Amino acid sequence: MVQQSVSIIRVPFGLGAGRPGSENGPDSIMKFGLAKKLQGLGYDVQADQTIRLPEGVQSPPGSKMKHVEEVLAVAGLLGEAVYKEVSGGHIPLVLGGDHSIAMGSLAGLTRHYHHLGVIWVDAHSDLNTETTSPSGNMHGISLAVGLGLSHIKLKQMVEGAVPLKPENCVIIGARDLDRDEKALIRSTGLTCYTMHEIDRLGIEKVVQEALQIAGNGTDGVHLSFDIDSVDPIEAPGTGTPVRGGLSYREAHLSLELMSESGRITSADFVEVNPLLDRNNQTSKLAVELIGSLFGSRIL
Ligand SMILES: NC(=[NH2+])NCCC[C@H](N)C(=O)O
Ligand SMILES: [Mn+2]
Ligand SMILES: [Mn+2]
Repeated sequence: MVQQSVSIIRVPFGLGAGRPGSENGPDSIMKFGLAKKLQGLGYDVQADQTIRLPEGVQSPPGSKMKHVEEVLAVAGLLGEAVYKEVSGGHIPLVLGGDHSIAMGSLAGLTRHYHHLGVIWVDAHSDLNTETTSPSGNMHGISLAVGLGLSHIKLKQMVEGAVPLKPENCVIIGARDLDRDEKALIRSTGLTCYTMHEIDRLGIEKVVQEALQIAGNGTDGVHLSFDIDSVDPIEAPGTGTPVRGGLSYREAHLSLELMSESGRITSADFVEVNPLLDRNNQTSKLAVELIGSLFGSRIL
């Protein structure tokens, strides 16, 4: 059997968030033994790539959305790197950074997979646009950009990138949606399992359905995992915590089921903010959760 190969890409970028600190996420996650963990699970691990904001890129002051130029520059570089890894047969594992970097992952991935399914695990839906955003923070618009609903397009970041189809996109864990995001979910027909549905159906059923939806007719499935999906009791180190989130076991079980399905072809883990963390609890949790996605089991 050919050994599966994972390419870890660090993106120490936090300007898409409203508060600093998520730029320290990648190094913190690595420090708690991610590469060793994946090697222990039998993967060939490449961990030497870091995408940095090029010097001199700076958005002009005074526009509603903050740091657009910086976000686009990082997304372009990340997109190229992700494209290179997937087209070379490696599994890209992108460590953020704030969730705006997912635009780069999606741009690179959709150049390779023309029918990409996406599972977006998040307390939020990140479906604002530059028109509806209440905060001006770019991490709140990344899924909308992926779906082609913003003036900002994936193909500006990577040539040949294409928008996602709402029928293959699923949000899991939502509990803090802005008014216009709710309207968009209804009108686009993308599937959103809020915490209410998770409470009622159980996380197992939700994740199985999500895998069906994201996998239906697609040639790849990307997991974009925002650590704020997990309850702040377990994951306090994040910039926009919202109570009532996934329990420790619900989070792990989600990733175990995704692993078992064999359908996930790439992943982002974002919004770990070591400055806001308690005893590095959130970074350590991220390492564990990534382990579950890559096949770590209790027994
Ligand atoms: N990736 C995140 N943590 N996003 C939080 C977004 C919060 C809010 N909906 C906004 O647009 O600003
Ligand atoms: Mn998010
Ligand atoms: Mn979030």
